[in-house]
Amino acid sequence: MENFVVSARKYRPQLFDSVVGQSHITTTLQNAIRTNHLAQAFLFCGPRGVGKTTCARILAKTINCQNLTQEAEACGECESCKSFQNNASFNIHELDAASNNSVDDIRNLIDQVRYPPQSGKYKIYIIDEVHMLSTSAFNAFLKTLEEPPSYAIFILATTEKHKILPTILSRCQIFDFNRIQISDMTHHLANIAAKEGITAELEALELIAQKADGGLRDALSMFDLNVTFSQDNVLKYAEVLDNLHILDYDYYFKMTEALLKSNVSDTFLLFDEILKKGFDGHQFIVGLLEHFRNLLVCKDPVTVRLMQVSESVQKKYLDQSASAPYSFLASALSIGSSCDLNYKAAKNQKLHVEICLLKMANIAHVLNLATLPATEGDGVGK
Ligand SMILES: Nc1ncnc2c1ncn2[C@@H]1O[C@H](COP(=O)(O)OP(=O)(O)OP(=O)(O)O)[C@@H](O)[C@H]1O
Ligand SMILES: [Zn+2]
Repeated sequence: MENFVVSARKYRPQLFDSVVGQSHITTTLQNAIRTNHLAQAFLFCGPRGVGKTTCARILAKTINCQNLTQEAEACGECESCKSFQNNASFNIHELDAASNNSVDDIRNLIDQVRYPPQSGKYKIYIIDEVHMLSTSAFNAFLKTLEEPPSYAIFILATTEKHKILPTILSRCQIFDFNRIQISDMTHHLANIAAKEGITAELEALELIAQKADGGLRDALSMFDLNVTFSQDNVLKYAEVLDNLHILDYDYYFKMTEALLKSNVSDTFLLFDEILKKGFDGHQFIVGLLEHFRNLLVCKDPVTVRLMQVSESVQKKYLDQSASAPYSFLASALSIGSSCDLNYKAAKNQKLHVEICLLKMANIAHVLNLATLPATEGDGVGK
C-alpha cells in the first residue's frame, strides 16, 4: 500500500501560477525576476498557512532555474529544479526561528552565507517566524542583512509583523499575504477532490473553507480528516457539519425568523434543540451575533463584500436581511453581546441565553415586526 501523504504536502504548489489567492505577490516576484530587479531581503507577512513558505521555496527554485520560462517560472526539469524538488539543493537554507532562536543558531546560518553557491546563482535563506529570534540573535543577523553578498537572498517570514524591529523592516521588501477567500479555497479543494477521485458536495467544501478562516493549510487538513471519515470517498455536507462540529447555518436563519415574529416559544424550542445536539449556549450566542452582523453588512452593497460566506449562503442572507430592519439588528446585537460578556458569570446559563432571546423577541415586538396582527397576543406582549 502506498504511504498516505497529507494533502497540504502532496499539493504544495511548485509554480507561482499554482499559488492560490496571492497573485499580487507572485506577479510582483515574477516581474522582478524577469527584469532582474530582485531585492536581496524580503519580509513575507500574513496569517498561518497562506503560502509564505511555499512562495519562498518557489522563489528560491525559480531564481536558480537554468531554463526559466518566459513567464518567469521554473522549468521543473533542469538539474537545479530537480534538486530543489527532491529537497536536495544546497542553495536553500531554512531556519525555523520558533524552535531555533538563539545567537548560535543564527551564527550557524550566517557562517554559511560567506560561501558562494557551488552551482546555480543564488543561495536563499528562509527564516520562518522571524519575530521569535532573540534580541541578540536579531542583532547578530542585522549586520549580514545590511551587507549581504550579491548571491545571497533572505526571505524572512512572520505571522506577527508588528513584532518585527523597524531596523529589519526598513531593510526588507515587504509582502503582505492575504487570507484566502472562501471561493478560492473551495475551488482549490474541488480540484484536489477531483484528482483524488472523491465526490464532494459543493456545500461540504464551502463549509470546510468557511471553518478554515482564511488558512489554506487548515482547510487541507480538515479536508483530509473528513475524507478519512467519509464512506466510499463521498464528502457530504451533513457529515462534514458533524465531523467539524459546526452548527448548521439554518438554525441561525430559523432563530432569526422566529425572533422577527416575536415567537418566543419557537426560539426556546430551537435553542433547546441546539443544546441537545451538543452545542453550548455560548457557542450559539457567538454564532448568532455573527449572523446578525452578516445581516447588517448585507444591507449595504458596499459592505456586502465584507461577508465571508459562500455565494449560495450569501443569497439567503440577502433575503433575510431585507426583512430584518436596522433598528432590530442594532438592538439585538447589543443585547447579544452583553449576553456573551456575562455568559461565564451566569449561574444558570441556559436561562441566561433564554432571557437574551426573550429580550430580542421583545425588540421585534416593540418595533411591531410581527407580521401577523391576529396572533399579536401570542407574542411577547401577552
Ligand atoms: N496560497 C496557497 N496556494 C496553494 N496552497 C497553499 C497556499 N497556502 C498554503 N497552501 C497549502 O498549505 C501548505 C502550507 O503552506 P505554507 O507553509 O506555505 O504556509 P505559510 O504561510 O508559510 O504558513 P506558516 O506561517 O504556518 O509557516 C502548503 O503546503 C500548501 O499545500
Ligand atoms: Zn529549471
